[in-house]
Amino acid sequence: MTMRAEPPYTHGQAARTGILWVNLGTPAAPTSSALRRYLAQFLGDPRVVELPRALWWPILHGIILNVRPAKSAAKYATIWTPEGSPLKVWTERQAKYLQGMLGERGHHVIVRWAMRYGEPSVARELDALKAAGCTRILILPAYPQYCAATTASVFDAVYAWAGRARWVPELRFVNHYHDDPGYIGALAARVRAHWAQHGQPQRLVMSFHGMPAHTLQRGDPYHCECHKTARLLAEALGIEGEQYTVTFQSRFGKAKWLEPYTEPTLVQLARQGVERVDVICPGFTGDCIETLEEIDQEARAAFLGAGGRAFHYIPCLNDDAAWLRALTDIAEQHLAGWPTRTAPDAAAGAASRQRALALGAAQ
Ligand SMILES: C=CC1=C(C)c2cc3[nH]c(cc4nc(cc5[nH]c(cc1n2)c(C)c5CCC(=O)O)C(CCC(=O)O)=C4C)c(C)c3C=C
Ligand SMILES: [Fe+2]
Ligand SMILES: [Fe+2]
Repeated sequence: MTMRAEPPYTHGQAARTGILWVNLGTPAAPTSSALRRYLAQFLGDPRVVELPRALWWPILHGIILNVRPAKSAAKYATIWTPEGSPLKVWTERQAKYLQGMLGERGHHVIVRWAMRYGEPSVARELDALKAAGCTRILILPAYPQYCAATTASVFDAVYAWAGRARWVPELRFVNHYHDDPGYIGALAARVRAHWAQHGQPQRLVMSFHGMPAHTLQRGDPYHCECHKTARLLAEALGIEGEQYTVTFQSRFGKAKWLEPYTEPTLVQLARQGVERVDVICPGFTGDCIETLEEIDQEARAAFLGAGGRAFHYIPCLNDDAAWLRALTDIAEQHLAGWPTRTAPDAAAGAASRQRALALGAAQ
């Protein structure tokens, strides 16, 4: 193994704590070439597509990366904002709020954000935290439900970075927060606020990102965690039975994925005479292509096309105040034991560094 030369922590430097808020990643632009780069990295991750490389590589590079980028780029173009991709906009904004709210609570921490695929990369942002003097880093994925394809893949990127580092900081990893009372409460408050304005639907559809069905049989807790989130949200809303349905969206390829699938379920509901549905995507902490395009555009059209009368999409948590408080609480719980309320003392650090250097010179 070759380790990079890197600026070491300096003796006596004030120890700092960092938080890395990590999301999936998004293309740099809504163009075929940007999509090809993004999808090649994303779909080339063995955590995401668990097929032997010899089998998957010819399909990915020979077919998918020739066909999908143009189609996907056209979809991204419909949701792109002047500030860029919504996923990037929300991820960055959430990190800024987290920094501010931890500061208000008296914590001296540095919060940065990264993307598992594309930029800013996990390695680049960990380098930046280290360069800022962070000797302790909390890895906080933007996924409430643990999944090997997402959460573990973020951890892989951190391990790969640490494997090349000489002086590795103390690391902590947040696994999941699918049943966190603050997260559930923020979701429930969002739904209740929508209902206060528009009345209650016949059915609340809670749509989570899908995964290949075999990952459940192989022990991935993702499916169970989605159902637990849904149950807790339903309890918080006081709904039960046929008042809500859990579905899985974004199926990729022909294999069986977690069921029931979101869009066919909505079509079936419309055909059964359900006139109004509300759809919420509790697994996504920020709106992105999967919610704004796939749900709010495609699924809406499918439901209305099948005879449904009203389709309400309830936006993701994004910069919701209750959610940002919950996220700050989650970070705070995981920082416990790290002395973040002690201001890094630059003067003491400099004095101690001088002493260490003087000692070194004397020997
Ligand atoms: C085999 C393919 C895929 C698996 C497995 C998968 C799991 C998975 N993904 C998310 C969250 C997001 N996925 C997003 C986009 C997206 N996902 C896939 C494929 C798989 N996802 C693709 C090809 C795409 C890109 C869009 C497209 O071409 O259709 C996003 C949004 C990104 C954005 O730029 O807005 C998120 C977020 C989870 C949580 C998950 C497993 C639990
Ligand atoms: Fe995905
Ligand atoms: Fe999708």
